[in-house]
Amino acid sequence: MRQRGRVIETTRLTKRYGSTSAVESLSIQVNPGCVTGFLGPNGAGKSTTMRMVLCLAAPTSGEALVQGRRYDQLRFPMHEVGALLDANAVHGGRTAFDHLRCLARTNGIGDSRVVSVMEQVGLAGVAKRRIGGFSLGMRQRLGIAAALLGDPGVLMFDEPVNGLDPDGVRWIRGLARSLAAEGRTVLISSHLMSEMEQTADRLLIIGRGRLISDTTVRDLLRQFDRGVLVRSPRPAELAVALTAAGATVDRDPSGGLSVKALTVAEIGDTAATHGIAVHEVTPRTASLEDAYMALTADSVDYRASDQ
Ligand SMILES: Nc1ncnc2c1ncn2[C@@H]1O[C@H](COP(=O)(O)OP(=O)(O)OP(=O)(O)O)[C@@H](O)[C@H]1O
Repeated sequence: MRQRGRVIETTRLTKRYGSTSAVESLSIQVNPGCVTGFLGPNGAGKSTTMRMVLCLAAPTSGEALVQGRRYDQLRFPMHEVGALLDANAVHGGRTAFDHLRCLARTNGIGDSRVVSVMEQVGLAGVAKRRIGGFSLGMRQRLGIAAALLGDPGVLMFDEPVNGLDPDGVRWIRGLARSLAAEGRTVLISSHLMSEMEQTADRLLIIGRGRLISDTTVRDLLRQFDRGVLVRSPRPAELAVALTAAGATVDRDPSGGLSVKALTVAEIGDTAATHGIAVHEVTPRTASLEDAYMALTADSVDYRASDQ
């Protein structure tokens, strides 16, 4: 484990652009050794938060620290924090290799490291090609290579899967998880839960610049678990039996019983033991996507009219 404790920490971080509140009193902590997903609808404030962590935007109030210091106070920033913000913010006329070599030289990093990160991100074969001809997916890989150059303990990727094909998405997932397994701090933003559910261990969900939920994938599923729907001609007796077996039982609005804390098999066995007929047993585990949509429903600025 490289570091311990709160590696990225924001305290009542606020950024206003005129009357727009991009980030509002946001207090978050991002810890090492796991992938933290930074989730929120378009315009939620994810990029602005990351930009403030990197001192690319000044907070209106509050603060953002990396390992207890502001980014612009770090002695060797590239060796401490690697970030991919905007994959298109590169000089199109340069080759991939030259682009990375320029960055590396400003930080005293040798060419062999450039070669090694190009291999790591799968761009070794196009090292001598001009970036201007790169697809968005290739630019994302190049941006990640730049972030990895200094072998930093903290990595922040803003929407890294944009433009990547399924193979690329899987690659990012594996990379993020292996970086976290090495004890690094990995923060990845996305507006899609589907991208995060197999990548992130922890989820920071924001909407309209505010923290909506600081949770884990497992806790979010538990929070939105609607239980198993059970129908029986003798619901009251079944409810008593299931409760005695350890379940939490509620009346479901659809008329059946909503049963939590027992598996489908345990529910069936309990009913059989008590000789109570059961007409339906339907597990209704919420998807993470459903949970995310429910949490952010009030924070979505842009939504098609048919939704
Ligand atoms: N430089 C700026 N000037 C004015 N408004 C800005 C500026 N940067 C961001 N905003 C506004 O701040 C809000 C948050 O934007 P931000 O880009 O941080 O959101 P985001 O969560 O990263 O969104 P997305 O998923 O679409 O990238 C938006 O309403 C955006 O229009």
